[in-house]
Amino acid sequence: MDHFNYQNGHLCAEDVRLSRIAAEVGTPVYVYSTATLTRHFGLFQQALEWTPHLVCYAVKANSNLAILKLMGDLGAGMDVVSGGEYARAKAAGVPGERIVFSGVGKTIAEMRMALEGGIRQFNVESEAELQALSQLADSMGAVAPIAIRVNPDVDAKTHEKIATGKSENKFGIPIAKAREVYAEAARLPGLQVVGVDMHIGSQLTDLDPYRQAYAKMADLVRALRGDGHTITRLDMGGGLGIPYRRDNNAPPLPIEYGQVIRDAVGDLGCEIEIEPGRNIVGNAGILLASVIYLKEGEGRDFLILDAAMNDLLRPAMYGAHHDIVPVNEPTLGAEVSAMDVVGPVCETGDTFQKGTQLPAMMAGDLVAFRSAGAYGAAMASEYNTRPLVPEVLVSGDQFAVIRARPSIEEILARDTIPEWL
Ligand SMILES: Cc1ncc(COP(=O)(O)O)c(C=O)c1O
Ligand SMILES: N[C@@H](CCCC[NH3+])C(=O)O
Repeated sequence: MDHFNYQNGHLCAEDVRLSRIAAEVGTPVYVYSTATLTRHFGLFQQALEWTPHLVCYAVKANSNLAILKLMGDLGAGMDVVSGGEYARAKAAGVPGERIVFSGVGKTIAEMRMALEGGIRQFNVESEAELQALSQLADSMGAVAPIAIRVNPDVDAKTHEKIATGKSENKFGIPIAKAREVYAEAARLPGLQVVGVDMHIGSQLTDLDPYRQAYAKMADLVRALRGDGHTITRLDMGGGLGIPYRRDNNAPPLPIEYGQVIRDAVGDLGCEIEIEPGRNIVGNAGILLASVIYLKEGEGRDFLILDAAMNDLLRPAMYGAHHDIVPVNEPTLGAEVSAMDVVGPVCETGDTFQKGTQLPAMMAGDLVAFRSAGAYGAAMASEYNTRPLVPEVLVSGDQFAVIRARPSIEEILARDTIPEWL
């Protein structure tokens, strides 16, 4: 359930008409619902009610400071993967003790930043990183709390570009090597082993891969304890999928996912961390766009929008589907026709959908891309020197611009022409 519904023929975000936001902020623009974000975070809290836990929102899914502040105020921790994301989490008021640092390529500067600013744990992904972190922490007279990300070699049954838990993926250390690497970690100065971490992929629509991975994790925890390690925390990763099509079978719910965790590791007495991103913010956001032109092609019609692949990359990058709906509610029985929905960018890949059934549209009409809150604005760029798409947060009948659209002058001012040119 989300909070983007038609009211009296107008598509609204909570109680704000999207047409009002378009008129005041312009399009394209991302619009998020506070109520949906709050509700989704609550579902994960509820799913882990049975255990001490921390829901660490995956900042990469949507890293706007206002969203992070909202999450942090609700009690969320944060999963960050760069110094930039770490700085965002801190700027949003989230204390270091609630921030976990993931990622295969943390630099010394990034690790230093986290050690200085406070960190709950580093999820270490290689032996080389283990050595580097140990050396750094030791030289700072600090102790870095760590979990090691273990790659369980499980097929997450998702898009190949976002599956992370197979042995051929770059993530984590092979589970067969885990005991050896934990032994090494225990010998190194500057580190304190606190837990085990896994993340097997994104947009998982089946709980079985989780079951398989977490069963391996439980066995590993028992073996590590047998080896003398103190394991008090388990980071189960993120990845629970969302429905991208309204007519589709919905993926499992957070509560069912929580039960899978409980069944697998509930008896180990560990504090549980999870890192959901998409499931919290995906269906809490839409991308609002305007029709620029209608164009008759050979055997097909094109609906040309002012949103493009640089604003919402997922269709071009993963062949992903986002429902596209008119902001003016079509009248019952209105005639529809097939259109290819495209953006203005100079690439054929700048196609959002082919043969979409839409009612008659005119230049200036508004459409909304549903389920666009996650990996939408976060992956946007200024390709074709199109200003970075702005973001708006709605709460009840009020809304605020949480990232303004840069002016062309601001964009140009970021470049410098060397004096010798
Ligand atoms: C380490 C880590 N944690 C959490 C996430 C969040 O994933 P999702 O947005 O699918 O929940 C990701 C991205 O897949 C990730 O790489
Ligand atoms: N960017 C991807 C998800 C990547 C998850 C990264 N951990 C998507 O839009 O589906």
